[in-house]
Amino acid sequence: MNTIFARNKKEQLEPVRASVTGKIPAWLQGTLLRNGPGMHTVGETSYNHWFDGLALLHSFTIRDGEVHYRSKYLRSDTYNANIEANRIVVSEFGTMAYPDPCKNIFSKAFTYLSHTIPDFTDNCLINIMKCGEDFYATTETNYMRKINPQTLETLEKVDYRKYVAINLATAHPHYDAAGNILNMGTSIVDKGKTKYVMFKIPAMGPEAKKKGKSPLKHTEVFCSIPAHSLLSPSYYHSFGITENYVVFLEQPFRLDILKMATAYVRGVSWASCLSFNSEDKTYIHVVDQRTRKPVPGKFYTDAMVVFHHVNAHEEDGCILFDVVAYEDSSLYQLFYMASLKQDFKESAKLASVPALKRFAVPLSVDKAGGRIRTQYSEVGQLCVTEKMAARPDVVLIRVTLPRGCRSGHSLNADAQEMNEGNAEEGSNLIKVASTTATALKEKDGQVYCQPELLCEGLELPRINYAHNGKQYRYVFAAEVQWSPVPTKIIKYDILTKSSFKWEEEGCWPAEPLFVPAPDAKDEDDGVILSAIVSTNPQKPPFLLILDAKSFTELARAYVDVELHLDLHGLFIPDAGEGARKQAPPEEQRDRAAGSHAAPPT
Ligand SMILES: CC1=C(/C=C/C(C)=C/C=C/C(C)=C/C=O)C(C)(C)CCC1
Ligand SMILES: [Fe+2]
Repeated sequence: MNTIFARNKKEQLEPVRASVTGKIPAWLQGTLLRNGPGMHTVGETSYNHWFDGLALLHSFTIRDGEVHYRSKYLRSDTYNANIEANRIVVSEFGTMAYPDPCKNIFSKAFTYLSHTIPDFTDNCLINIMKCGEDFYATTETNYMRKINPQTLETLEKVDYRKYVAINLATAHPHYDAAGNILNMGTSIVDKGKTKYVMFKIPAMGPEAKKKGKSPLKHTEVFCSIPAHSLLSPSYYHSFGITENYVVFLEQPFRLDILKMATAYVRGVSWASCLSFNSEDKTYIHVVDQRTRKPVPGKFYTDAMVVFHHVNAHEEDGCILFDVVAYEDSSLYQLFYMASLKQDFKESAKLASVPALKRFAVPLSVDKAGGRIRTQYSEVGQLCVTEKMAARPDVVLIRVTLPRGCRSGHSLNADAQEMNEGNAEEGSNLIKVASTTATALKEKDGQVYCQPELLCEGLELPRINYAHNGKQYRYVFAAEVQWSPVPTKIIKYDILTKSSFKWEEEGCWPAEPLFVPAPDAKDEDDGVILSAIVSTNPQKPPFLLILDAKSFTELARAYVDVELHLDLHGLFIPDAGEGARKQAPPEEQRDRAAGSHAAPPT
């Protein structure tokens, strides 16, 4: 494992041509662009956690059956400061860095203070985000780095805080069909409040880009959810969306803000300020994208830790959402470099195996399938705002106030009672044939959701993104068993509960990314791309290309370089076939960089 996780990877600055075996589909034209930690030691200093490593961008450009590989470290401010000092001088998730020991007491005191509200790192190592014509390397702090997807050069440093009041943001944004971004982040103790902020960044076409406008300037908050706790907001890595809703899990894996503010002087890392409480609940928040308001109702499930949402969709008046869930936060523990260096088979057994679970949340708590809303005035007349009257899901009813009944709350309570009257305590509110997930109504009106277990041992899930937010059938993922290192690629069929697998001795696959075929009819018409790290010195690493339907190997492109196990990325399809052929080479290159195709897969 040492070779996979611990050794610094060399950059491959010039594109190197891969040796291809098999046949790459003629329609597959574009660049697989991925991100992940590539440097784990600087000089004599080492990072403690795999998620601290310096971001190494790499790409496989597939063109007319040929594959070229290149990689380049993100030249973040963090990277530059570390290299210049020849040691780790900027703190990361699991590693707190200290200034030059010989600095005088004043600069030390100042540094201590500046760490109270830390200026987080811009070591953007987790994912790549497509924003209109632009591409960004992302992590979970407030910083992103714009990059050139073709040359992998690092461009501007972008601070989310200039556009939206957040201190943290996920590296897993969603995209709508037009490529507009929907992401969320956490605003920590801002004006006395800590909240989860959902926001949209419009994808700008080439014309806006020509005027030098940045899509980020048009970032728009569309919903904020107050955190249950001011000083220990949930840590979350991703969230789900359906066509009309957003699903956010406020899980009991919390960042202790006071601990974070004193971590520096206490000589501990920010990771040590994260804690999981198995006695707590996981609150399920559902936000209606049309009203921009949380759906009323208190939905919760048992304590769990989710990093990756897989997909979510609306069915029969419910929201079904699929996540890879752990019983505890052991995944984070396992990725400490110390754990990764041990021999997996014995010590580092995954305390809790990741499991694909399906939850169901009822959008209405009555049988009518639509939520009956009541608005009333003193005399009990139904006063309906025109906006409500115009809504298809508003059922107009005339309520006569019972004798002596005060208007106002009591009627509302009665109406509420009527709404939920149909659902007696302890009844299961989920009437969806396709799942055994339940949502039990409790006496205080809370709804306790329990999942259907679909499949164990998978992580780094991807889908055919054209089905994001809709009914879907296939999950492509890396299979992990006794270690967090993926050993296989799996295609799980939710409908038949069966799966296909790809594996090979000494091969460690990265997240499998689905690319749809141009004339796709079925959800799985396309290919799977996965960068395969090899620990067999006789076998160089390679890009694996599988047919997504049969899960058989179409081709592989060997590259004799040091390939790092990466985290996430996206595929940038070349601009349209015809356009590509006519455009002159340099424009082809530029256009390929900012191809206007649908949102990233
Ligand atoms: C630096 C830093 C952070 C970085 C977190 C990272 C880098 C998380 C990576 C998670 C991954 C890769 C999960 C994979 O499933 C926090 C905790 C947001 C806040 C404190 C400062
Ligand atoms: Fe992730």
